[in-house]
Amino acid sequence: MSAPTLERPGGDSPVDTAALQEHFDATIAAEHRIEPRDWMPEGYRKTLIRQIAQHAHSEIIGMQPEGDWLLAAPSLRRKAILLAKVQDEAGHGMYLYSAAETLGADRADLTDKLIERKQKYSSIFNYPTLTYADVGVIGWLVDGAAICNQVPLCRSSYGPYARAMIRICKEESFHQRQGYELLMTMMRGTAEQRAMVQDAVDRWWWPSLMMFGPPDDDSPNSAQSMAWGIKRHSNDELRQRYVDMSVPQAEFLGVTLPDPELRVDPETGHHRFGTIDWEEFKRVISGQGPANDERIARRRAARDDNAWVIEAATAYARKHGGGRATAELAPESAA
Ligand SMILES: CC(C)(COP(=O)(O)OP(=O)(O)OC[C@H]1O[C@@H](n2cnc3c(N)ncnc32)[C@H](O)[C@@H]1OP(=O)(O)O)[C@@H](O)C(=O)NCCC(=O)NCCSC(=O)Cc1ccccc1
Repeated sequence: MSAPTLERPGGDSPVDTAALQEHFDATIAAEHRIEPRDWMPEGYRKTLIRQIAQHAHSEIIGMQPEGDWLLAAPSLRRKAILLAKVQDEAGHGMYLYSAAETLGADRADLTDKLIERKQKYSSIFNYPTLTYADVGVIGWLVDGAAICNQVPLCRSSYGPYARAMIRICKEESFHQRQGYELLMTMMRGTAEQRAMVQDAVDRWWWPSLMMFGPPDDDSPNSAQSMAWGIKRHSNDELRQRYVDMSVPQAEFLGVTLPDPELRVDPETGHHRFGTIDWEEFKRVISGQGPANDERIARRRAARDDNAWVIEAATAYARKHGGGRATAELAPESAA
């Protein structure tokens, strides 16, 4: 629900920043939404642009690991499913860039910052996809983690971001199910197929836990983002929820999660798990993961190779009465 708008002071009237801040604080406290027209503190705007841009970049870069398998899908059915999923990811990226634009960000500028490595994207997409089982495990574990992280963001305090999340989560749910269904099929197959699934789980489990971000005592942005209602839960809370959710799914599937310390804590009922390799996480987010260079190089090539489409569309729009030509007219090709 949106709060009643406090008119921005117009003309020469002095800006009463204290009153604007008070109204903003009251809106957040009442769990109402902040909308693009509303006054907001500069830190709130910057934090949102940072998080939404990283999220958008993750969706766009996230097309690559699975996109690699589009031409090698084992059947027409699998290919159609994968194609739909990768296209959804492009759509999520576009949707999120639009949300960032409502805060005054420029889409082309955000893309440039990604390519110049001035903005991050999720660590998870810097790992290679070695077999088709990886497609299933990305759906199950990576989309599963994305859902766990993003469902609470449907209640984020910034209206356009929260609304984008509702649609995105519905599609992520399909992504997760198609992955789990693919893995169930493989687990009913040959011993070699089962071994492929287990190998993929072994490689993706720990990186998927890293998707939730650093531990709470080493998460510089969490406290302020939670106070502003941008984030609704801490990184560790969501990671715990994810582990608790995934363990029974792994058992049903018949795979072993690669953590000898994983066990239920009888007092809390939650699963305790082993120590995450935070050094690996830091290496990956600083650009030294297994596939960082490849991911950025492909994104750079897609931007440069498609520049003519944007130029042509902009020229056409100008000629035909000022319609707006934007980057979504150019395919954000993963290839
Ligand atoms: C939880 C967190 C990711 C991080 O919390 P914050 O409060 O923002 O930060 P915090 O202080 O805890 O961290 C300190 C620094 O570390 C950075 N960092 C942390 N974690 C990571 C990481 N894992 N990877 C890289 N960097 C990370 C963080 O940005 C910050 O850096 P900065 O200060 O900017 O230099 C939050 O931004 C969020 O919920 N985002 C929205 C969800 C979202 O973006 N989802 C993306 C996946 S979408 C998907 O998977 C769909 C899909 C599926 C399959 C195929 C294709 C697509």
